[in-house]
Amino acid sequence: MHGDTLDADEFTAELRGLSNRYWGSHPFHIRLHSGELSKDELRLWAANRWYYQSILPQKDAAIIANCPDREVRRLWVDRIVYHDGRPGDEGGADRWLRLCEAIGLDRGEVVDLRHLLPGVRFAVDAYLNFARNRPWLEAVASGLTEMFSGHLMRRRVDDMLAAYPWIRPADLEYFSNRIGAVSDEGATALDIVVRHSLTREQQRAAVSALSFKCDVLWSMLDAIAAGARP
Ligand SMILES: O=C(O)c1cc(C(=O)O)c2c(n1)C(=O)C(=O)c1cc(C(=O)O)[nH]c1-2
Repeated sequence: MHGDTLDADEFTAELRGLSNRYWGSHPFHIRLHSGELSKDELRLWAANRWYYQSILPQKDAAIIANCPDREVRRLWVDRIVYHDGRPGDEGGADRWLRLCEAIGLDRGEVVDLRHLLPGVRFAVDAYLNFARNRPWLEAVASGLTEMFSGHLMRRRVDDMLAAYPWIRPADLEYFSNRIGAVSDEGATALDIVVRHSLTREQQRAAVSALSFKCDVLWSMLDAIAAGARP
């Protein structure tokens, strides 16, 4: 390390310092967790979040396409398979659609995006375009919100089961299956970002990538909150 470059602990602390900008504290998530959402609001949330879920494999494929490092590509490719699944093995995307069905949506109306709000489309497209157009290391750093999400998802499963008695544990399998995976992925991504950010400039770029991603997620919920009718 040279000049004003932070050491691994300092850099990690700077990244983790963005946790207060994470969507866990967004008012819409607070309402979701406390059981205040109507069925229509829950449906709008699930149908719009589908768009986020659906672009993740393309986002991860863009990272792989832009990354010359074989080691990183080997670590990254599992994410695509996780969401898309493979023959005989349901993926995260299908688990999300099962959640949509459990709360009263048809698969067709979710997949054809008829409920997609313009603000959510803009935010999610911005995330995908970021991964396509920025250096691969910044795109990896933008995914570090996963560091903050394990705790939130664990709470989400408990809170939703307590707050919405008509939702069964099997309906929330997307989250229960994801909790372990997301924590592992967050740790892997953090390790890659710390090891490959060798200059202060790269470290700053990683922090702003993560900040950008916090804005993406926050904007999604802003749009959903504005579009929802109690
Ligand atoms: O439920 C959540 O709060 C939450 C948050 C995030 C996140 O922080 O980006 C992801 C997920 N879930 C998730 O399920 C997921 O697969 C995922 C992938 C990514 C990413 O940026 O690559 N974030 C997230």
